[in-house]
Amino acid sequence: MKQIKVGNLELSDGHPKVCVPIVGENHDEVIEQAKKVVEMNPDIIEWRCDFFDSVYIDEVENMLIDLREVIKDIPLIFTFRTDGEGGKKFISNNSYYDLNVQVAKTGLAELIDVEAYSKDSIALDMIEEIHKAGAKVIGSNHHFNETPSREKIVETLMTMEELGADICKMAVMPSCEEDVKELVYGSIEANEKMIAPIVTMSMGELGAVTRVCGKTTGSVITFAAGVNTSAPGQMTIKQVRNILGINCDDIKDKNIFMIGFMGTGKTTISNALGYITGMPVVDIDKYIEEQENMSISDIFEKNGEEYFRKLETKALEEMQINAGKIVSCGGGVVLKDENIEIMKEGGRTVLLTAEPKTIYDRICENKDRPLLNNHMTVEYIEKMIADREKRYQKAAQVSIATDGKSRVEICGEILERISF
Ligand SMILES: O=C1C[C@@](O)(C(=O)O)C[C@@H](O)[C@@H]1O
Ligand SMILES: [Mg+2]
Repeated sequence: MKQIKVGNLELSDGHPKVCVPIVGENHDEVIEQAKKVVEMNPDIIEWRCDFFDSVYIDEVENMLIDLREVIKDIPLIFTFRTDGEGGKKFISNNSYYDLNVQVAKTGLAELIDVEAYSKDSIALDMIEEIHKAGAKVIGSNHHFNETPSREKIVETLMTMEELGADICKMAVMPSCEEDVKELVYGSIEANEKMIAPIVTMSMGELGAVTRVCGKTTGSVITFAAGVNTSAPGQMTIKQVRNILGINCDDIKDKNIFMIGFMGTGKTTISNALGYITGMPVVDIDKYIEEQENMSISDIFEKNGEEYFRKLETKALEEMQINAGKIVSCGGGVVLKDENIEIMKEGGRTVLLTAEPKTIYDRICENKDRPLLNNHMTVEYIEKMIADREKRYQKAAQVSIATDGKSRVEICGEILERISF
């Protein structure tokens, strides 16, 4: 990855930088927000000019002069997000071009955000003019309604680089966990193929983990909320820095076994932890399904629970080869002492818990839960948890209640408590 310097800030040094947006609608609001944002001590500030009440270059320039006085030497991104990409205002192509080039010429913004991702656009010329004026370009592309395929993500980022963007950014909206994965793996692939640094994020609460996994994906900037958010899923600068500040290197020597009753979030949290730490993730149920070439439901039906439990123990043992994985376990893994021993000896065990009602809400839609299909009530879940409670406690080295917490919060708690 190419080293890029903006102002005094070295990007792409392995530590994602935190950028906070200013979204004031008039001069006073912009200044007021800028003062508060400076106190948050961000690495970079973005001024979202599409929120501002004027697009005339004189007024924009005057705003920039006053803004610069407040933010001093903190690097600034100038962004006019067009309505077609989730921004606040329509702007003609010509005005968009002029505005970005004129702002670059003022020398008041180190970085100009340019929606540049297709070769026949005016982008090529605009980027050249901005460079001539001495500013750097963030190529950017936003999908507020969908997540394009991994291939498309890689292709788009690479096109930006070809157009001459210094940093290539893409924000997408997930509708399921697979979408988040597409963004994460698309980013990793793009980062391997490109020289220009990338900035990527999957928006909304579902994608929030992608705002703190830059060490894995290579994303060099993460956007955190300022006085207001500028996109869904942004966390506070404190939340983002807390997670980014955790040194994950010390926990990569052993497996992390994620245990807990079904519906406590083992799969989701395991994936999220994998994105943050870069550790590979294995879902024991899926692993067994692949080995047996049969679904868990079918294994239960054809061979019974006892047979399945044996497969589970064997799978746990196999996890010890090349340890350093996050292993998401089936809900019943704690039923055998042998399993508990394998997990505790060879790794760290993390128990996720949730109130029966929370679990009910999370899994009531799901039909592939063999033990619950005919007993889908809160009371039944409560009883099952009570039956297994002692087993879980016996296996758990760390126990985390997940009710009412975001995925990122849960991951943060785990990472803080797991270094033992
Ligand atoms: O492009 C981006 C990223 C963003 O959309 C986000 O999701 O954090 C926020 C915008 O302000 C910024 O211009
Ligand atoms: Mg699961």
